[in-house]
Amino acid sequence: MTTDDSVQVRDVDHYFPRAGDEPIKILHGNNLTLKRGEIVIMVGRAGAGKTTLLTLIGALRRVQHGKLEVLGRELGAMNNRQLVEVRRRIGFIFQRHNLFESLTARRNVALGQDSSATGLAARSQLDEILHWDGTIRALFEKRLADLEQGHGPEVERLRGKKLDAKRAGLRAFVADRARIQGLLKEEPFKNDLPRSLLALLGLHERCDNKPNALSGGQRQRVAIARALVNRPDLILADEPTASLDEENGRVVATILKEHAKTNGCTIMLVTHDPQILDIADRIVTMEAGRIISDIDIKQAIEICEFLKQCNVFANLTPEELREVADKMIRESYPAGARVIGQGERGDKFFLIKEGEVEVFVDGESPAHRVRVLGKGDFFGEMALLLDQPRSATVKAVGPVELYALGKEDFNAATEASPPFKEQVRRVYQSPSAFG
Ligand SMILES: Nc1ncnc2c1ncn2[C@@H]1O[C@H](COP(=O)(O)OP(=O)(O)OP(=O)(O)O)[C@@H](O)[C@H]1O
Repeated sequence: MTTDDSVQVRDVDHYFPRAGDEPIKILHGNNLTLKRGEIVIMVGRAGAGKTTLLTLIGALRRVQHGKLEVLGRELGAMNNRQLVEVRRRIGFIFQRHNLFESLTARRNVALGQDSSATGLAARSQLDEILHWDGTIRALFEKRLADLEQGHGPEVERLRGKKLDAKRAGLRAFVADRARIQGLLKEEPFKNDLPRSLLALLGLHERCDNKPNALSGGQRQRVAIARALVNRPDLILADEPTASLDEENGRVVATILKEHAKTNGCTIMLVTHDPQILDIADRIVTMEAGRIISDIDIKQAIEICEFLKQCNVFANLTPEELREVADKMIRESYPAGARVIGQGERGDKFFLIKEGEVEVFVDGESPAHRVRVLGKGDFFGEMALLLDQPRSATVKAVGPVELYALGKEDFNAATEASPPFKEQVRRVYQSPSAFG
């Protein structure tokens, strides 16, 4: 675990007891690292094990097998008091909100407040809240301007009456946010962190209500305010936008993203809400108790951009491109290293992320160098496609970062898209193809 890591899950299994039977294994050898400030979204079918993994990371369950380090502490070796200390640094937003029914919304939020927080820290957090509010307003004003001017993705999605209703709804929402901004700037709100957080989440009129007088979505927002009030280092959220309408879902997504950015807070959330996916740095998929994919979004977008420029991939739909990108794995080579050797069996296709490689045919002296490839270029497809030995040797000029796609995944992509295969064959005829 480096100082940049907030969470490290190593070979974690988990069992649940069964009456009169052997315990049942729910999690199987999971590995995951969350870096500081990262937003990781976990998706997967019901019963895949997402909540179990989340509660293990949150020190709400005992680690049975494997190793779990959270915020620099190894959970397996801790006593209950130490586990409580770790939990204090975590903000939890869980589906069963765990609010105290006898306390008002404001008091529920205040409970999450660290009593050692100084007035100065609280004031700087109030400034942060004003900053988040500015970000939220800018986002909604832009959406409204797009709708009024008749462009943007929402206009394409909605037609006629639906579009008119959306415009009217959004106008009212933006006007309400202006009111919230006014409240946030008032003195009473300035000195009261829980109240300000609730106002930011659109609950300014609900601060003094007890949970039983709140809707599911309002209770959810109280739980979110409570998770944020102590400026946690890690937030664990299970369906944080599940009972919220689209607008409030976006407010919550924006606040979480801003919190990660301003405080370096790591956020791991389980969601089925597609509109929240765009705040993720990574998307982790679980299936039957196992993490089956872990995708770095920035990297996937970069790979798609590269793939689009390769002739051989030009025919794939964005969805097919994304599927290919998701399967590519990063590899690093030092200066002078041989990436592939002429005559060897081909097992991978490569895209160059950073650096340059030299291509040699029938020898490795300068006289045999036929080409230098750089960022965004690709090689290695011919041997895979034709099931023949490598036709060239490729060596790193300086340190090189590559994205590699295994033979099976490459073949699956070519099988799935006949025109793509055709193109590969055509490119194969051209002198620019190597490997
Ligand atoms: N306390 C428990 N005792 C026994 N089995 C449990 C317990 N909690 C969860 N399970 C089982 O473990 C499996 C994983 O459950 P988990 O809640 O982690 O899944 P999930 O991916 O979060 O699902 P969902 O999306 O429905 O919340 C399920 O088969 C569930 O029935």
